[in-house]
Amino acid sequence: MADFITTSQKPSDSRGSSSTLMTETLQVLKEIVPPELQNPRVGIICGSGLSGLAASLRQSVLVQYEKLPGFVQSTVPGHKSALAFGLMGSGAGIPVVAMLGRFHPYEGHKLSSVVYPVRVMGAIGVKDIFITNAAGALNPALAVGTIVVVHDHIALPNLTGMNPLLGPQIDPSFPRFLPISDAYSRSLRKLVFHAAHQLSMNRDALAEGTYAWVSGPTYETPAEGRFLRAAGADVVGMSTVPEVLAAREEGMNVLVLSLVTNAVVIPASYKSVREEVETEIAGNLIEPVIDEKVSHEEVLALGKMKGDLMKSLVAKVLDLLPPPV
Ligand SMILES: O=P(O)(O)O[C@@H]1C[C@H](O)[C@@H](CO)O1
Ligand SMILES: Nc1nc2[nH]cnc2c(=O)[nH]1
Repeated sequence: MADFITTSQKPSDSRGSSSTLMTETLQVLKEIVPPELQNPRVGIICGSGLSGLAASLRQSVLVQYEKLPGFVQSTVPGHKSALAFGLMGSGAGIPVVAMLGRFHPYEGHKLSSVVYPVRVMGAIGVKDIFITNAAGALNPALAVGTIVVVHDHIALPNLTGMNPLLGPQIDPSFPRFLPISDAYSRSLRKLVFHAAHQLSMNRDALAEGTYAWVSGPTYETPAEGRFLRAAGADVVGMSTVPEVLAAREEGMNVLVLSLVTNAVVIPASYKSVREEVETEIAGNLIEPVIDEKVSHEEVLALGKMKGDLMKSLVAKVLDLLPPPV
């Protein structure tokens, strides 16, 4: 599934961004999207259950992924398969393009396909990318419903050979060894807290944290949850990091907002089966083990519940963006 590069792959097809493919994609966009919306300043990626973000776009034009060469289909419930171009924010608004539905490696998509829309955003001039996702809380201080402004990530797949930037460089002007110690724009993160203040958001509704990327599609075992927490992650999810890397390579400023949709089940202590049996044999009452399980339905329901808050926050951040230089 990962894009491991073999010597038989040509540089142009190893990362799915051959210049001919990109030219074809851009041609289709040019035919469908009105000229005034063709070069959006901001790109938005809508996470699970968060496609409603695009409902506030004005003069919006939808382009179905099936019409766009290089785009695959999103197969996950809660993700649509279209790009929305339009204006967002108050006043005249800012031209944005929103991905209504993203691609995840666990769907069987190659990493090059997962990040191709970000490459397209780069090609049409997107400067700032706002990436949203649904995530599970590892940090017990994060309540369900909190929006986490991501300031760092831990990506075990990246460290073990599943990195979207593996392979021949798609553009010789891009750095071969991309530094990502500052991947998450400090100024955009600050804007989110200013926006939250202007919206009179409750202080607890917004937090900062580190996102752990896992491949999915399984959710975490308790031991995996403990492991990621011990490593310093606050939330965990199955997307976002490949998009962040591609966006940084394209030179975009990156903002990531994770909506905590569930708590990752990390029991404080392991309930020993031996002790339980010994208690039963002794004829004593045993405390029932509570079987909590996360489900994608729960994730989507939370997305629906908090969608409006995420929408207002993103729109306010757009209003606060400094004028383009
Ligand atoms: O696309 P995102 O990261 O928002 O979706 C999360 C991760 C999985 O795709 C899904 C699991 O419920 O939600
Ligand atoms: N890996 C992972 N992804 C999620 N997306 C939403 N919730 C979760 C979770 O608990 N774990």
